[in-house]
Amino acid sequence: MHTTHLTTMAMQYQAALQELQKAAYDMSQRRTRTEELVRLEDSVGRKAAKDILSPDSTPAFDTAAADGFAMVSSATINASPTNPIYFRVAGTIMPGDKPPPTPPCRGPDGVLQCYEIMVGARFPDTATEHLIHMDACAWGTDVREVSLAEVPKADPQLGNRFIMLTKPVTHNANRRRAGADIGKGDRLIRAGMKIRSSHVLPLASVGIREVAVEPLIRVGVWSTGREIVRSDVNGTIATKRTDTGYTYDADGPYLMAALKEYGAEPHFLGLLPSDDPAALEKALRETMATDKFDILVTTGSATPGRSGFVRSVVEKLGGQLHFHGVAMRPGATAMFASLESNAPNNGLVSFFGLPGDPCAMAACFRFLIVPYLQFVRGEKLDELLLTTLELRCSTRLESEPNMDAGAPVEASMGNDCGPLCLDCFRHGRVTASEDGRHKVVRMTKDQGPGKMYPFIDANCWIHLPHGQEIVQGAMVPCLSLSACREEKWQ
Ligand SMILES: Nc1nc2c(c(=O)[nH]1)N[C@H]1C(S)=C(S)[C@@H](COP(=O)(O)OP(=O)(O)OC[C@H]3O[C@@H](n4cnc5c(N)ncnc54)[C@H](O)[C@@H]3O)O[C@H]1N2
Ligand code: MOO
Repeated sequence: MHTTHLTTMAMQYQAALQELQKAAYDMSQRRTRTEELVRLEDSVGRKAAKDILSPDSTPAFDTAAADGFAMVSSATINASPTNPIYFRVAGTIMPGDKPPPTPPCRGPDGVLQCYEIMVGARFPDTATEHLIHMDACAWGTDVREVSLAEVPKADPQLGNRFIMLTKPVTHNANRRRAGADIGKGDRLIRAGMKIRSSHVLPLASVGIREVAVEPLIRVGVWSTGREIVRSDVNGTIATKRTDTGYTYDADGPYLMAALKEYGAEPHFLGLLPSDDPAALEKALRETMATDKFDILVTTGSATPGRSGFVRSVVEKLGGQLHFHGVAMRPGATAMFASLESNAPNNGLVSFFGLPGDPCAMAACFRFLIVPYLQFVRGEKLDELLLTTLELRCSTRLESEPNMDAGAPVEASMGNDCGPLCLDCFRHGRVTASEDGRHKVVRMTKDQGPGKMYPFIDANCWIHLPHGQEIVQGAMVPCLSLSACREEKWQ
């Protein structure tokens, strides 16, 4: 087992990112799951695995765009209050009704004929050569129902419902043409496009119920630590340690939430004791055989020596170690390896051994796992917001008066060599400058690998790249704490 102090063998953060990128490439080359069918309503936020073409056209046939009367518009050209035009109403067409037999535009008595029609109902079919077809729909409010007596030469045997029009109806008025909205074969979604709820409407309108999306990256997570407790975990590899336990599992729930927020499919696999390498070995072997995960993550037991056995178990299982120890703080003990799956598809499984300290674990998530997910998915890395650093504490919460607000802060968290040789990650609050012209960031108070309050107070991680002196007014890159776009800088 390794006992070297990690900072002496640690890999620089940028180099660790390159290792992640290489491993992500290998993994994406070996991925055999290329698509997954999901219900249309569950596809929001997922990426289309291939182009989605419309299987149908919409509207499927000509329909009315208003409640009114389908008629031959050319017959109304001269309609006016002094020259009213009369129509017999041959029937009513409701949405879903079969089209009526094509009616002649005049009855045997010479009276013009129309159909009452409701919005969305099918227009009477286009007439054959000797019949002029009903092309337009007059608004119901533009006509007046009249009695038989008012209609010249009307034969009561042929029907007794009539309307009168006193202004012309334009050609094709209020008529939705078949296929005018979406045509059969039209490309609705390009492969790789993220499906949004607004896409669901047109997709559903052409009868699509399921879509092929890119499979999510499946991540299995174990929390290790004999002191870690949670009340909601059972199962073969989960151990509930109420006797010696006293620390609530914060890492497991955080990773479940954050992985989901960043578009992965997380599964909590249980608690593992921190003093039993055999338990991790068994859990890893069993899990690898299932072929259910692309990434496996442990939290805790990451430090070489002491109870830090994670690395030795991974190596025992033939894992290829990419790094263990990154020149970053927090997160210095992070480990990353690849394991060959012995499951039928023989893929690669990536393994992250993260430190147990919640803040360190969260920094590893944001600065190692999120980039890795993005590399595997072929996405751009998150854009950094370059912000002016103010070396004063931010207030705890905007509404709460805070004695320390405005007090100077240290960039370093303590017993390390500081930002000159390490990439440091600190909690901060990005706000608009007083003149509103640019963004400024202040560090939150009380930071430390085991401190949780900054996760409530802060809206960003400040990345202090190694070699950069931390001075008032320095331009520092910031990354949002959360993937929720609307919450990014609040
Ligand atoms: N000899 C050395 N000691 C340490 C080194 C080193 O390089 N050499 N590195 C330090 C650094 S940096 C960190 S960070 C920690 C990481 O330690 P471990 O990953 O081995 O973590 P644990 O001992 O398992 O836990 C540390 C701390 O976090 C709490 N914890 C663990 N899991 C959870 C959880 N799921 N939810 C909430 N809290 C959790 C745990 O109770 C401990 O308090 O090592 C330094 N030491
Ligand atoms: O680097 Mo540790 O991960 O100090 O917090």
